[in-house]
Amino acid sequence: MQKLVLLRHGQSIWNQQNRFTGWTDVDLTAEGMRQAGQAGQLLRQHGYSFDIGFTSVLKRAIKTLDITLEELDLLWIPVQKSWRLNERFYGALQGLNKTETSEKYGAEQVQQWRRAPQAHPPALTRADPRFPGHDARYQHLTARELPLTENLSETLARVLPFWTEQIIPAIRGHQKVLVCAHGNSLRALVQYIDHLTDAEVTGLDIPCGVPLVYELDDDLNRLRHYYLE
Ligand SMILES: O=C(O)[C@H](O)COP(=O)(O)O
Repeated sequence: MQKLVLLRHGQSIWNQQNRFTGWTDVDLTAEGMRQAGQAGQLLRQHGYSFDIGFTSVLKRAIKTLDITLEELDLLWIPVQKSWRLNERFYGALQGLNKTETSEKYGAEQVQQWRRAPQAHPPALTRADPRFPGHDARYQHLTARELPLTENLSETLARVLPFWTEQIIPAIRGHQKVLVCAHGNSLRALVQYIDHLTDAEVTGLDIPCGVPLVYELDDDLNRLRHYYLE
């Protein structure tokens, strides 16, 4: 049996301000840093250790992973960062307040954009300053890989190559893996690992800063999963 731990970053400034974030690179709040430290303490108390960490190219996840690893005295282990673990790209919603957006478009529409796997938030244009093509960290992406908007299925489609080519080989090599990512990139991954239907993933929420442990058999099928308390 092997264990894999998934961790959503701690509270970010835009989580606190209730704004759509997506690929916007906002920092953790003091509470977010505390949650990350607490995740590390929990993992330590339960005897967890890791050989490799995986995270996105967004500082709320990178810092959460760092703080967690610091609590475990594991800042020295290799960490691989990839845009493929980034949050779902929220298109033209990025930066908007979620409550104000519900008042404007209706709560049902906003809930669809947030949770329904096939719903596309309104798209950005390439001229928009929020388009990731303007950001140095995404210069190596192809035009097709640079999103204007993304639904959860598209998020899963870009997470999966990283899962199968980087994370799965590490687990198969008996490395103990910690993945620190985002609410929706993790929802997409959980949909895949747990074979959830679109209806099931619609009701799935992943809390900030709480380690989610997967126990896997030798064929890497899920045996069970649970949040660490
Ligand atoms: O990108 C965001 O706004 C959040 O990280 C997740 O948003 P959600 O709760 O609307 O999925």
